[in-house]
Amino acid sequence: MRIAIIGTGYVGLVAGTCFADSGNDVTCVDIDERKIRSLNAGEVPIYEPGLEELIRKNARERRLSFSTDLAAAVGPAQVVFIAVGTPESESGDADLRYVLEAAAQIGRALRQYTVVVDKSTVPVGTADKVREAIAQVTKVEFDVVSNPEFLKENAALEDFLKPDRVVIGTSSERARRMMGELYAPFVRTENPIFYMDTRSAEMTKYAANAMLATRISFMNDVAALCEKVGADVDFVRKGLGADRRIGYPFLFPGVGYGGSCFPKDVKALVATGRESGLELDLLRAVERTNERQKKLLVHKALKHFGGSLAGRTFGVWGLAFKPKTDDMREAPSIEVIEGLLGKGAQVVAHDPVAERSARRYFGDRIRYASLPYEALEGADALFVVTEWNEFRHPDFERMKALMKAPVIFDGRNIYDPARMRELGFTYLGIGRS
Ligand SMILES: NC(=O)C1=CN([C@@H]2O[C@H](COP(=O)(O)OP(=O)(O)OC[C@H]3O[C@@H](n4cnc5c(N)ncnc54)[C@H](O)[C@@H]3O)[C@@H](O)[C@H]2O)C=CC1
Ligand SMILES: O=C(O)[C@H]1O[C@H](OP(=O)(O)OP(=O)(O)OC[C@H]2O[C@@H](n3ccc(=O)[nH]c3=O)[C@H](O)[C@@H]2O)[C@H](O)[C@@H](O)[C@@H]1O
Repeated sequence: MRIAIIGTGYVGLVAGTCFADSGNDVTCVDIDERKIRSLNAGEVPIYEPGLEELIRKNARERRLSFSTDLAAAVGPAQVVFIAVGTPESESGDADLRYVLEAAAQIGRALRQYTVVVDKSTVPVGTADKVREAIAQVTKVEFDVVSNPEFLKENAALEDFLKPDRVVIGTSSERARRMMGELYAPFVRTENPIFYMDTRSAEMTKYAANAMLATRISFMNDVAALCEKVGADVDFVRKGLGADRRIGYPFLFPGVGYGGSCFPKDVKALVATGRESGLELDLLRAVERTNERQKKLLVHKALKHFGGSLAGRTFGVWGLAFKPKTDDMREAPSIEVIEGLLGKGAQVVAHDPVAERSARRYFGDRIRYASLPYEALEGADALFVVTEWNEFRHPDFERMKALMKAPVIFDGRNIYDPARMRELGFTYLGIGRS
């Protein structure tokens, strides 16, 4: 099939590459000329394991190209995906500006029957707005489909190529057939494509993210209580997850959830509720817990250092919002580092890949260490903020020798408290005493 993808960010680039890899002819479009120029030069603007190789392979075999010319890409396409950003607006709901602009541009470029697919995360009812925006500017026949995306950054290819499920919202039999054909190479189990109406598809996406965020905040609340009553949340997590009705995924307490989606999508769902006259109290509490959690490490540090951090130097391991990505959007490290700087401390941070993105947030207000141990020289304490694998088994003796004091604030519970104490560290994790 001939496909155009509008918006070449995390989702558009991954979807476009995976569709090309299953034999389709794909053009990824973006308004950001620099991004398209660098993709055409073989450089991938984001860090996502395995993506660069797959892009190169499909570009070399001429199934995948990149362009700023939306009309030229949309004209001959049978399926056009909208994968532009839907950031948070000032009132907390999703800003649909980019989606509706893209829809109008697509409408003007249509040449024959086309399936226009909304892949961006959008509030219930947006498919109708997209349909209107297109219908206003064209007489060509088209259908609008809602096809939310569930991939996770750092496992994006795996998630896209082997999805737990594909959700397709449409009332058109013709569009349903084409979408089924397009996704057939990625679905191997019995029922992984769920066909439904557009509103239910749009809602499914928000409900999924809100449920996952709820699990995390729930565990962060359990962790806070564990600390108060002298339990260890890591034992509790294991005991909970073994119940098949609960399951293990997304039960890790930590420094709060970040990233480009959970924070904005929980807010957007609360806003949708409010617009419909419904206060979603549970989700508001999920957000409140997350805000508290992002501040937790700095509170622990203040308590440990007797109320003042002024003049102290801290090492930070991990800047990205999660491991194996360079994405800093809503990363908990921002709140932790701003909190430390705000209290007059100095910060030396190391992240295996996110330094360049982090510079956009912190500039020269912190120092960047190119190796983990460099962040520890003369440090009053280490903050573990992102659980990169390379931080799991460091040389603890070397760390002690480098640090001014052997103190670790472990925001991801990657170390064993008893062993850390044996090794002579003061260890402060999340939800364990
Ligand atoms: N990042 C993720 O892991 C996931 C994101 N989503 C959703 O997918 C959507 C896209 O997210 P990301 O890929 O992270 O966004 P992104 O910000 O990385 O990329 C969006 C791209 O769209 C481009 N764009 C905006 N207007 C355009 C137009 N009119 N024509 C062409 N290009 C245009 C921007 O220049 C940008 O490069 C959002 O709604 C997000 O909530 C869904 C699942 C996973
Ligand atoms: O809509 C989206 O954009 C995507 O949002 C999340 O994916 P992502 O944000 O890439 O990353 P996650 O692995 O979900 O992690 C999000 C945040 O939660 C935190 N987290 C995750 C799991 C956990 O147990 N505990 C925890 O604190 C992570 O550290 C991270 O800060 C969802 O997992 C995807 O299914 C969804 O498609």
